[in-house]
Formats: sequence, structure tokens, C-alpha cells
Amino acid sequence: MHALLPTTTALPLFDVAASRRIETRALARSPDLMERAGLAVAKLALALRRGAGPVWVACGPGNNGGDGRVAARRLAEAGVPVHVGDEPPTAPSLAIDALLGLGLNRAPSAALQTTIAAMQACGAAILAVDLPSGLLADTGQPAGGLAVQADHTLTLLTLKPGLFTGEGRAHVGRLWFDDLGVAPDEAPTADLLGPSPAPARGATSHKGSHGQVLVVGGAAGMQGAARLAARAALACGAGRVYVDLLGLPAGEVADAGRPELMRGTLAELPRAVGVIGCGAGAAIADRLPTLLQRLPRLVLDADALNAVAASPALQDLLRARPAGATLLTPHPLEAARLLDRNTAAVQADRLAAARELSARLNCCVVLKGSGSVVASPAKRPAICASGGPALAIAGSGDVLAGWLGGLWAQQPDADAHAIACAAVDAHGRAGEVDGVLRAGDLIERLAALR
Ligand SMILES: NC(=O)C1=CN([C@@H]2O[C@H](COP(=O)(O)OP(=O)(O)OC[C@H]3O[C@@H](n4cnc5c(N)ncnc54)[C@H](O)[C@@H]3O)[C@@H](O)[C@H]2O)[C@@H](O)CC1
Repeated sequence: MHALLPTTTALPLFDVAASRRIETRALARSPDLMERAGLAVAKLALALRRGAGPVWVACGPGNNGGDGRVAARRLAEAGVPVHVGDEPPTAPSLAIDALLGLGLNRAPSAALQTTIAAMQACGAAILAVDLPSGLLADTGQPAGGLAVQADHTLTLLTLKPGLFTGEGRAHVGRLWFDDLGVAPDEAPTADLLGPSPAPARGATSHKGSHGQVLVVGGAAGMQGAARLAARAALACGAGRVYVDLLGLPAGEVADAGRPELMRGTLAELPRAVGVIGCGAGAAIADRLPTLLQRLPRLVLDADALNAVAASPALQDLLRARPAGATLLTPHPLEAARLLDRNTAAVQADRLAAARELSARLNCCVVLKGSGSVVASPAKRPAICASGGPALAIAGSGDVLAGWLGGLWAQQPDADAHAIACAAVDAHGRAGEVDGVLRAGDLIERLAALR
């Protein structure tokens, strides 16, 4: 058993169906899995309980409750006062939520809702077994809108996607993992991202070795967005970064605060990585057909995505591009527009929405939000484990788009999916600070962690 995040390596994720198959085969080999699970819960509970009061164990009707009952027995054997039941004892030293795990298949019943409310109000820290009760393992959504808000979650046997995306991160608290000694014996449903190495910079390399980025955006009044993207691409290490600022006369400097940035256009830069749409406004729609047909590698963000959503002709152009050549970075509302549904429907199953969009448009899709999802046609999707609320700021997406472009410029042989996985994880890690960041500070943190 160990605390999981931050992870230093990529990790496999398994949905409910895969976890069940792994569990079934493991049970055939070692029938004592529940004993191992309960013992792991008891050990963690011993470390987490505060004070001399009883440990409250709330057990549900299935095997999740079975884990709880084994943990209660183990704790009692260790001399700890234990209370098993639906209502809290006086002054509990810890509450163990063993109500519902993988078997959750509907909104918590009225009785369970009462127990969950009592647990939230009991004054002790909550340790959830496998999953916070009410949280759907595949999507990270609370079934019926209600799930335990745990302080700690000890997940068992497999890591599930819903612990990391959707509302998962808001419910699990600190995440612990015990594989119960079982090595997964099938392909994962998705990957949890770990850090990727920064592109190598050879001793004799020069700026021409590190690629070009062309940022197209920045309509009148929105030039900051394009400049943030360009600054991020530069900080990432791209050799030359150009900005085609739609709202600025040609003779004016790209960015007075960053003299390294240059003005440029598609006509001069046919091999650059395009970062298109940051602060671009509606004018980008007219530029997109040429950009989509000419630039070999493209990152589309913000207004470029809205233009694509509104135009079947642009969607056809996207689909016609080679596999691995285009990266889309929608937030949930932009993804909803692209999929012609509402934001809630996207958030209800983020993995599925990202996969569907990537298949429809033949692109790599980064669905932003807590637990960003990276999906590409014919590839296993990935979920980002890094990041936090400090990233919920103006310009955060522009910085990500620019970082994606900067990374891709330096790795021309990498496909969109690999670039997206590396950039999204880096962006998340740079955003792991207490309080609030500004987008400019985020660029500096990305550069420092590079
Ligand atoms: N079988 C084993 O040996 C192991 C089991 N494990 C544990 O077993 C869990 C899965 O067990 P189960 O498949 O029994 O599933 P659960 O224990 O999660 O729940 C299943 C039961 O809950 C009921 N239920 C589902 N949703 C409900 C709702 N909204 N309101 C009220 N009742 C609801 C179902 O009708 C069923 O009776 C895992 O999450 C994990 O905690 C793990 O410890 C690994 C080993």
C-alpha cells in the first residue's frame, strides 16, 4: 500500500468491467482477496485515526461492505475500539466508508443517503474503501449527484478512471493504492499520465534545430491570449516563435515584453507548428481552410474550435488530415459544441466524450478540466493526474496550447498523442500550487520544471 500522487510513472487504469475480470481470475488463484483488502484498510486506518474514540465502520450490502467488516475485525484484534453500523458512535476517531464500491449501479438509496450525511457530519476524517461511496468508477460522476467526500481513499486491486477525472478528484481526498498482490493480466482501459522527459538539446544544436511555431490569433482586444501562447512556446524551447496577430497592423512589434517573439505569417512559415485560435475571434473561420490544408502539424484551441463546431466543411478538412497531425484542446463547453450536445452530457462521461470526438474528427483531443483526458483514434486514452484549482485562471488554456506547439516543434517525429500526453502532464504539474496563479507565472513555472 502506498500514497499514489504525484506519480513518477505512467500507471494503468481499469474500468469496472476490466476490474471485475481481473478480480475474478485473481479470486480463482487466491480466494483470500477480501482478507487482504480488509487488512490493508485496517493498517491505513490505524495510521490515520486521531484520538482514542472508536473507529466507525459503515458497511454496505456487498463486498465493499465485506472489506469493511474484515477491517473492523482486524482493528478490534489490534485493540482499537470499533463501531460497526449505520449511525456514528460518540466522538469517532475515524470513519470508514465501506458502503458502496465497484457495484454502485444507481443513486444511493434513501437509507444510504442518511448514512452518508451522518458520515460527513461526524467530525472525524473519512477513509473510503476502494471508492468514495456514490462515485461511479468509470466516469468519476456521483450517481444521482451524491457521493462521499472522503479525506482518504484506499483503492484496491486496480486504479479506476473515475478516481482521476470528472468529480473524482474532488471526492477522493488523498489517494492510496494497494494492488492486493495481484498483477493486472489484461490491457488497461486507459493510462494515468506520468512525467515525460524534456526534449534533448544537443551540444551543437542551434535555434534552427528546435523548430518553429506560428501562433495565429489575437484579434483586436484579445492579443494577450495569442501572446501568452507564443510566450509559452518560447519558454518550452521552440527555436523560433512567430505570431500572426489578427488585430494588429503588420509593422507593430509582436510583444513589447518579449522581444524574442517575431511577427510572421503562414506564407513565410509553411513548416511551422500552427497554434491556432487563441483570442482569434470569429475572423479565424476564414483563415482555417488554408491553415488546415497547409500546415503539417496543428494545435487548434478556443475560437478555432468554435469555428470548426459551426462548419461541416471545416470538419471535413480536419478529417482529411493525416492521423496524428492535429490536436484539439477543447474545454467541456467547446467539446459540447463540437459534439452538438450540452456540457453536462460531456462531463457525464469525459473519457467517452473525448474518444468520440477524436474518432469523429480524426484528431487527438485534449478534453480539459479536472483530470484532462487525451484521446486519439486507435490509441489507448490517457488521463492526467496532475494539476489543481490554481489552473482555473484566464490564459491557462492559451499557455497549454503554446506549450503543446513548442514541444511539438522540437519533436517533429512525435505524433499528436505523445505530445499531448507530455504537455498536459507538465502543465498540470506546473499548476500544483496553493492559491491562485497568473498565466504569466504559469509559463515561468513550466519553464522551471522543464
Ligand atoms: N470479491 C473480492 O474478494 C474483493 C472485493 N473487493 C471489494 O468489493 C467491491 C465490489 O463489491 P460488490 O460487487 O459486491 O459491489 P458493492 O459492494 O460496491 O455493492 C454492491 C451492492 O450494493 C447494492 N447497490 C448498488 N448501488 C446501490 C445504491 N445506489 N444504493 C443502495 N445499494 C446499492 C447492490 O444491489 C449490491 O447489493 C469493491 O469495490 C471492493 O471494495 C475488493 O476488496 C477486492 C477483493
